Amino acid sequence: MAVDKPRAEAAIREFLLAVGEDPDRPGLLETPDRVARAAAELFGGYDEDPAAHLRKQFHESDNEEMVVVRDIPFSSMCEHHILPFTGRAHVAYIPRAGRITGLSKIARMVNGYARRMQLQERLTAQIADAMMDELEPLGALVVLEAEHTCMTMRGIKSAGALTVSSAVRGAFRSDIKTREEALRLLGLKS
Ligand SMILES: Nc1nc2c(ncn2[C@@H]2O[C@H](COP(=O)(O)OP(=O)(O)OP(=O)(O)O)[C@@H](O)[C@H]2O)c(=O)[nH]1
Ligand SMILES: [Zn+2]
Repeated sequence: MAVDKPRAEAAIREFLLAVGEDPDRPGLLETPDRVARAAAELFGGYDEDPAAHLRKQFHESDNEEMVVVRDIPFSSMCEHHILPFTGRAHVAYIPRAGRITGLSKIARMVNGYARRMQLQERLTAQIADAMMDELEPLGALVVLEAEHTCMTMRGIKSAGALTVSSAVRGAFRSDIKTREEALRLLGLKS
């Protein structure tokens, strides 16, 4: 569902009043409109099926060697505080019979799921599940490293704390050596 812009604008105006601001002062007059437009961008992931990006596939060879895309930048919004968390996603998979997708499609899929109200763990699992469902690979392994502003700017104020989450599917789960190879290629220790 697309963001209801008039409703978002009214809510932001109300929010400005709630925090003791004057929404009619010149500097804030256009803020509800700006925030509503920003929300349409930040929560644009509801308007798409991110997994669909992976449906553009190639069958170039019968290669069943591991593919690793690391350091995909993402920004998402924590559903507990509606504050950003940002970081990098690393995605590894072992294609079945050379069934591969474009590398940019993996990054597009990651960003589609990120542009929603999220939990880091859910985002991690959704990425892994999309890889498994759409490409039917021998395995998929996803690692997300992110800094949550709800933890750094407020509350506990743990500046620099990094949350690392993983989702492990198929051969990466059953075969320790395969998992270790992936973590080595991702530059992460096993
Ligand atoms: N597991 C998980 N927790 C998250 C994520 N984003 C934020 N949180 C946590 O969600 C929790 C919400 O805790 P609550 O006690 O309900 O809320 P709070 O009083 O604002 O908590 P504090 O942050 O401890 O001040 C906090 O511990 C956050 O650090 C996430 O992606 N995954
Ligand atoms: Zn939060």
